[in-house]
Amino acid sequence: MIDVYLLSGFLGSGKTSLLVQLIDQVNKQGRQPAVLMNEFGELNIDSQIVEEKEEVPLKELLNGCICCTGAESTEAQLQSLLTDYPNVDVLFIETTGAAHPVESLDAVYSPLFADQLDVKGIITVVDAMRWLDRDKLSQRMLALFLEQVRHAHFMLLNKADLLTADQLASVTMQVTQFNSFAPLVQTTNAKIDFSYIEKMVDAASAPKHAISTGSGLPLASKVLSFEKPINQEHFEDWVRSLPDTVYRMKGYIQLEGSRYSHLFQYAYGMVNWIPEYMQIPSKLVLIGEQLSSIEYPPEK
Ligand SMILES: Nc1nc2c(ncn2[C@@H]2O[C@H](COP(=O)(O)OP(=O)(O)OP(=O)(O)O)[C@@H](O)[C@H]2O)c(=O)[nH]1
Repeated sequence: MIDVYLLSGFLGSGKTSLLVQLIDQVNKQGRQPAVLMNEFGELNIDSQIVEEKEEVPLKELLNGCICCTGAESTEAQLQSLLTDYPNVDVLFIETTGAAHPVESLDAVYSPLFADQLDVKGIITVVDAMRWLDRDKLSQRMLALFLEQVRHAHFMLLNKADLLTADQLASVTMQVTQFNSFAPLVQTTNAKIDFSYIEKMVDAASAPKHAISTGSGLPLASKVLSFEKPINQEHFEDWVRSLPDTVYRMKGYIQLEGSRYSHLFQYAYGMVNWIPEYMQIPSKLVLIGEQLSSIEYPPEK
C-alpha cells in the first residue's frame, strides 16, 4: 500500500516549501516518494522547483485544480504514476490553494485504487499572517480558508516568524478552536519532521478496515465491498437513510439483472448511475464524517 497525504492550504501558505522538505526526508528514510501536483495555469512553476531539487516521480494536473479537472483526470494521472513508478512508498498530492479538501479527497478516492492507496489524511498549512488578516478575504475565500482548517488531520501554523509571540499564541488558540482534533505545530518555512506527522496522523486514526482513513477523524473515508449483485431499489433506500455527514460516495456496483457494472455517484443528495461495459469488482467509497458504523446491507 502507498501512503497518501494531501497537502492543503491557502495560496502562498507554504505548501511547496513543505513538499520539498517532505520529499527530502522520505528519501532519507530510504523510501520512494512521489508527487501529484496541480495548479491553475499552463506553466507549473512549483513542479519545476521540486524537479530541480529532487529526483522524484512527478505528475502534474494542469489547467485546473484537482477538484475541477474532475476525478477522471486525476484517476488517469494516478494510474499512469502507479504504472510508471511501481515502487512508490509515499505519495504527496499538492492541491491548489483554491481546492476544497472534500473535493480533493474525492478525486483521490477511486474505487479503482482502493487496494493500492492508503490515504492517511490531509495536512493543512495555515498561513498565520493570513489568519490575522482573514477579514480582508471575500466571503467565499474565507469559507474555503476555514474549511481547509476544519478538515485537516494535521496542521502547520506557518510563517510563525512574521508574528509576535502574543499574536502567535492568540492565532494558535483561535485555529485550534476551529479544529480541536488535528495536532497543530507552529512552523517557519514549513520546517517539520515528517516522521512526527506520520506518527500523529496514525495515532489519530481509529482501527482500520480495508482502506478506511481512521473513522474517528473529522473527514474520513471508508470502502465497502460487495460480493453479490445489489438490488438497486434497496440500495437507493439505504442511500437516502444515510446521515448528512456522508458527503460523497462513488463506486462500481454490479446491479441485479445487469450484465456489467454501473458507476455509481452520489453528491449533495443526488444519485447517478452510469452503465459501464465491463465487470469491475463491486466497491463503494464513502467520504464524510462518522462513517465507522455505516454498513451495507444495513444492520437491522
Ligand atoms: N516569512 C516567511 N515566508 C515564508 C514562510 N513559508 C513560506 N514562505 C514564503 O512564502 C512564499 C510562498 O511559499 P510556497 O511554499 O511557495 O507556498 P505555496 O502554498 O506552495 O504557494 P502556492 O503555490 O501559491 O499555493 C514563498 O516566497 C516562501 O518563501 C515562512 O514561514 N515565513
